[in-house]
Amino acid sequence: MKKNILLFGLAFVGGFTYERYFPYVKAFISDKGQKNDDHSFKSMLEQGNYIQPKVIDIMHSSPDKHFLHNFIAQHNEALNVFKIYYPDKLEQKIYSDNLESEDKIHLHFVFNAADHLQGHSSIVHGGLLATLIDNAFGQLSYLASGQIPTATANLNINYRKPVKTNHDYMITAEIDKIEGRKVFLKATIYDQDKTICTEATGLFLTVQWGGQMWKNALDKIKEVTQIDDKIVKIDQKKKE
Ligand SMILES: CCCCCCCCCCCCCCCC(=O)SCCNC(=O)CCNC(=O)[C@H](O)C(C)(C)COP(=O)(O)OP(=O)(O)OC[C@H]1O[C@@H](n2cnc3c(N)ncnc32)[C@H](O)[C@@H]1OP(=O)(O)O
Repeated sequence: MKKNILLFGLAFVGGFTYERYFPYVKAFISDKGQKNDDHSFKSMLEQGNYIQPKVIDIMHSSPDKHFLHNFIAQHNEALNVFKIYYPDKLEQKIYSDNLESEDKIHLHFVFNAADHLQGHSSIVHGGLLATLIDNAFGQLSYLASGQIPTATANLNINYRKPVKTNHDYMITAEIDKIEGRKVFLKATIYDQDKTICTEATGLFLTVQWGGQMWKNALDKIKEVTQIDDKIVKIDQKKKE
C-alpha cells in the first residue's frame, strides 16, 4: 500500500516537472535558433562584442504566449532571419540590478523578412516594422527599468526608405533618457550599407501589468538553463 502511494507520488511529481519544464528543455536543446545564424551584420556585431543570449531563442520556442514570438518569430515562413543581440555588459545586469539611466545601452535586432510579410510587392509592411521596433523598445525599457513591465505610450516612426523583403536589416534601439516612470527611446533601421531606412522614437511608461507573468517566464527559463553559465557568446564561439 505504502509502495503504491510512493509510486503515485513519484509519478505525480514527475508528471508535474515534465509538464512544467519539458517545453523549455526541448527549446533549449533544439537547434531551431541556429538555422539562420548567418547574416550581413554578424562580423560587425562580433567586433562590437555583442552577444546573442540563448534565452531569446528559448523565448521564441517557449510555450508562453507572446504576440511577436509566437505569431511571427515561430512562423517558419515569415522571417528568414530574426536575431537579437545584447551588449556584453547588459548580460551581467539582466538578472541583477537596474541599468543606470545614463547608460546608452543598445540592443540590436537583425531581421530578414520573407515575402509573406510584404505590403507592396517586395516591400516589408510598415506595420511589421512598427511591431519589431515596438517590441525592441518593450524589451529594452523592461530591462532598463529594472524588469518592471512598460507600455507603449507614444511611438513615432519615419519611414525614410523602403525596407525590402529577403534582405538583411538591423534595428538598433537605445535609451535616450529615463525620467521617473517615463522611458524615452529611439531606434534606427539600417540596411547592409548602413543607410538609414527607418527612424523611430518612443515613450514607454512603467505599468503594473503582467509583471508576474514575465517574472515567472524568466524564472522558469533561468531554472532550466542556469542562464548565467549558458548564454552563448558569439565571439567566444568563433574562437573555438
Ligand atoms: C533576458 C531578456 C528578457 C527580455 C524580456 C522582455 C520582456 C518584455 C517584453 C515586452 C515586449 C512587449 C512590448 C509591447 C508593448 C505594448 O504593446 S503595450 C500595449 C500598447 N499600449 C497601451 O495599451 C498603453 C495604453 N495607455 C495606457 O494604458 C496609459 O495611457 C499609460 C501609458 C499606462 C499611461 O497612463 P498612466 O499610467 O495613468 O499615466 P499618466 O498619469 O496619464 O501619465 C504619466 C506621465 O506620462 C505622460 N504621458 C502619458 N502618456 C503620454 C503620451 N502618450 N505622450 C506623452 N506623454 C505621456 C503624462 O503627461 C504624465 O506626465 P507627467 O505629468 O508625470 O510629467
